[in-house]
Amino acid sequence: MTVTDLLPETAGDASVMQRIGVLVRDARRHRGLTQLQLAERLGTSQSAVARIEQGGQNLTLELLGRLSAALGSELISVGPSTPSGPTHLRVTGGRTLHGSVTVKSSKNAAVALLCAALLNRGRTTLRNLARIVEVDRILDVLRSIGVEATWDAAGRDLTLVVPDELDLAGIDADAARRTRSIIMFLGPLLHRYEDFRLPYAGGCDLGTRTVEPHMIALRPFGLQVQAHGGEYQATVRADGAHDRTIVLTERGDTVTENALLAAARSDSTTTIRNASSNYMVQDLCLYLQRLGVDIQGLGTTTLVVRGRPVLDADVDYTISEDPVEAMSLLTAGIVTDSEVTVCRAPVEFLEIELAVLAEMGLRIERSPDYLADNGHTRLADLTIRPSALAAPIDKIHPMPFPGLNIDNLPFFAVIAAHAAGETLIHDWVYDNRAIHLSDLTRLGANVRLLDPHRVLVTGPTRWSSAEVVCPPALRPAVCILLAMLAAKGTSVLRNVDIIARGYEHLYERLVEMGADIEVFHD
Ligand SMILES: CC(=O)N[C@H]1[C@@H](OP(=O)(O)OP(=O)(O)OC[C@H]2O[C@@H](n3ccc(=O)[nH]c3=O)[C@H](O)[C@@H]2O)O[C@H](CO)[C@@H](O)[C@@H]1O
Ligand SMILES: C=C(OP(=O)(O)O)C(=O)O
Repeated sequence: MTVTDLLPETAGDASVMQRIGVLVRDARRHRGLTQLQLAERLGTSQSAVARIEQGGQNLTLELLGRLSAALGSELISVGPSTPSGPTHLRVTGGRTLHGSVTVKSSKNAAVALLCAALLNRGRTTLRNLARIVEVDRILDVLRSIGVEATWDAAGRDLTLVVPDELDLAGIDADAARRTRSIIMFLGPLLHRYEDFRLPYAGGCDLGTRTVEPHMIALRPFGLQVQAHGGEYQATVRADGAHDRTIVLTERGDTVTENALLAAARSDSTTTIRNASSNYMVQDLCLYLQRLGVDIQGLGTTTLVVRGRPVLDADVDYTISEDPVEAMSLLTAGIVTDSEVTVCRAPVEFLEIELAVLAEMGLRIERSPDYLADNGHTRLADLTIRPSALAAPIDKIHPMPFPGLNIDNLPFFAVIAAHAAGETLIHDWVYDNRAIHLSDLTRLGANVRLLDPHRVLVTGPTRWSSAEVVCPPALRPAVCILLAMLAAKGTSVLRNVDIIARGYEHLYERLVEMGADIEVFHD
């Protein structure tokens, strides 16, 4: 059957082929594939792909199916309307995974660097940027205020050019309210305007996350903020250049980043104490250094920043790999008892996680360390093998870097359910995140919520399939998906759109490793 059979009213219309060709080209670029790479996936030639994209190739339903699978996107739908509404997954679990998977660059550094680009009068090119919804939201906001943001032909590298005047009145408030990272506009903007307004920060439902630490960090730069009518109303009364010491009351990641962003254009020395030294902060420091900002203390909890009032440099920067994505992919292998290799894992930011897993009995082979493209972060390829896991003796809890990453903690609940014995998981950080982990009980896990911050997990689990509505939080949502990979039979995970906020093509990459995941819409 050809595509024209599917669209009888347009039978014989060459423009249908052309429209599908454009769809294919856009989906290919969105996936960051060249025509040759797509051709290899399809088992055809580059010239055939070129013909398809130009609308000059007769398309069979079989070829459309293969194109959709290779591009990870549904190109056409048979039926009255194209898919809309929430996305769901049908997961047939109990299959082992195999092969290797490469970790992508981090969401959290991406959002910090997108905000940091506002400081630069020159061109900023962020290479190999993760194609995730969180990036799109910040990009929508940046574009709405006049920033020029252009993807390269392969859709991997993003170039940003900031105009002399921003159109803050035109801000895309809807996109801004869906991300917490909008708060990191405060640091760069306080050097540009004496009075400005920003929509409230949003994000996942993880309980109370106030912005007070940001106010404490930015007040020494003369910033005052009133929250009113869904907006932050900011006023800046600079009191001249003088050295400052800022003591952060919380060692938070984005608050450290905001202080760095404010300090970067200050014509004086700023000392930030109790700074986070986490991965996204390090990526931000490395970018700012390339912009000409003098930062001492990278990787420590005291950062000394000698700023420059004008930052004007053409900078290319490649963000390092995401430790949380690496942990997610390791967890997929662990709970399915698979032998898989996770390539380019940022082991520098996974040392405690790997040590805990080794204590639990996981067999891990680690390549020699090598450097990420940012020239700084230590990476390694990690091969894990099916192992009999036992619960750790002590509780598992997060700590600021170099402790176990709070965003990696939820994955330990799935791993603990897979291990023999009782594991206490203590999330002292978030009010609401551990609560979502009790959804694992739907799949047969013994997860007892002792209080909003502590869960007691007793394994091993005989995972069973179920239908679950995705929790409204990114990491717990992925945890449920990973548990479904372990559960024999077919599970359904409903409303998974939140996962795209932080993961690029997660399902497709798991499918390439042997998972059986089908995306569907109502
Ligand atoms: C875009 C980005 O980079 N997001 C990360 C960043 O968010 P972000 O920096 O926004 O994190 P928050 O400032 O909201 O802190 C998260 C929670 O931890 C608490 N807290 C934090 C530090 C501290 O020393 N004491 C303390 O109690 C806060 O009160 C809050 O409840 O850091 C979080 C905590 O690592 C991560 O989960 C997020 O993925
Ligand atoms: C909590 C997270 O991120 P954000 O700060 O973007 O909500 C996360 O990445 O798990």
